[in-house]
Amino acid sequence: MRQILVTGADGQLGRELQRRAWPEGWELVALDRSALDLSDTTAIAAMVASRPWAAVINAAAYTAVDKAESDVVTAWAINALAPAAFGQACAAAGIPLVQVSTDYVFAGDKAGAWEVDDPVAPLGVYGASKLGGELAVRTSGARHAIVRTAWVVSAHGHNFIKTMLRVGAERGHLRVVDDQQGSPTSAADLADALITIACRLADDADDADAPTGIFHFSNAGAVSWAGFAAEIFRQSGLRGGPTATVEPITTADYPTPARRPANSLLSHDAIATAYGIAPRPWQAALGDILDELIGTSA
Ligand SMILES: NC(=O)C1=CN([C@@H]2O[C@H](COP(=O)(O)OP(=O)(O)OC[C@H]3O[C@@H](n4cnc5c(N)ncnc54)[C@H](OP(=O)(O)O)[C@@H]3O)[C@@H](O)[C@H]2O)C=CC1
Ligand SMILES: Cc1cn([C@H]2C[C@H](O)[C@@H](COP(=O)(O)OP(=O)(O)O[C@H]3O[C@@H](C)C(=O)[C@@H](O)[C@H]3O)O2)c(=O)[nH]c1=O
Ligand SMILES: [Mg+2]
Repeated sequence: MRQILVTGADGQLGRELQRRAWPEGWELVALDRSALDLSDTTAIAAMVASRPWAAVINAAAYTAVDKAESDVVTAWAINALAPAAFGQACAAAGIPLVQVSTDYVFAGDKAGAWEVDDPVAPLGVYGASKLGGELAVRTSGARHAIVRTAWVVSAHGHNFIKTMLRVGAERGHLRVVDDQQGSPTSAADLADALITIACRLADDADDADAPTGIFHFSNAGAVSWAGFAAEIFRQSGLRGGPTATVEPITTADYPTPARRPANSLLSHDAIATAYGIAPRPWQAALGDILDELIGTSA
């Protein structure tokens, strides 16, 4: 069995990586915070050196976007220094590193979808710290893929779908920003893409011809948060789940500590060309998550 080390076992992505069918011959070893605390860079180095891992997928992160604005050092420790430690250790071990990053590295001031080599300019601490992680991995000497994703949702953990269903059931009416657009991403679909990439990178260790660098993955299609909320309640209603009315508002009407990009759309060109990955529409991915949360539609 070839073993792949995965961090963030209790997170949305970490859970889906554990639930997906891995190809024959591959085994996932998923570590939660108690097994590997990412604030301990010495422990990261020791863990990477402890076994002949085939690859590392770093799925853990400090993801509290607003809290990061006032918890800067922790955000940078987890999102930048920990990836730096993984990069250094993976380079020393000669194994590939898959680092997950975010649309929030972009300022959001572009009309079309962001390409992998577009200029980065994070608006807040979370995005800046994730960019720090990208740069640390890129300069570590480890063979790597940095996979930026956006608006990650699943049946588990904290995410926008679960917040909408909970608050919608309580109040029946929500105000949601309509001037930030992006593409929701199923953690399960993201996990499948990462498995493809990690196995290719590990397989090609000898001739090193698997594509490396930065890639973007989200589900397909563009929507605002308000449009996403409306579709969540439409599909929830079809399944007998909570429904609510959604009032579209502007970002200015919904003040938050962190600024967020107005346009988070990610181009899939790089991941399609390099890995042949073509994501499905976000509405279909949402349906699978609601099937799990509520039950299948009649
Ligand atoms: N969620 C989103 O909308 C987006 C996420 N991303 C990126 O995707 C990746 C996966 O995100 P997602 O699964 O949604 O995130 P979650 O917030 O669901 O999970 C993050 C995990 O990281 C773990 N973690 C945090 N700090 C530490 C630490 N000090 N030591 C060990 N583990 C730690 C958490 O552990 P614990 O459970 O113990 O708190 C948690 O299980 C991350 O890189 C994130 O930046 C990118 C774009 C959008
Ligand atoms: C709950 C709520 C949120 N909003 C707004 C706030 C925000 O602009 C948007 C989404 O809210 P969230 O709290 O999910 O946003 P946020 O935590 O910023 O989500 C981000 O998380 C990080 C980890 C990422 O990497 C990003 O891709 C993105 O998914 O909706 C409303 O307008 N009304 C509401 O009732
Ligand atoms: Mg935990």
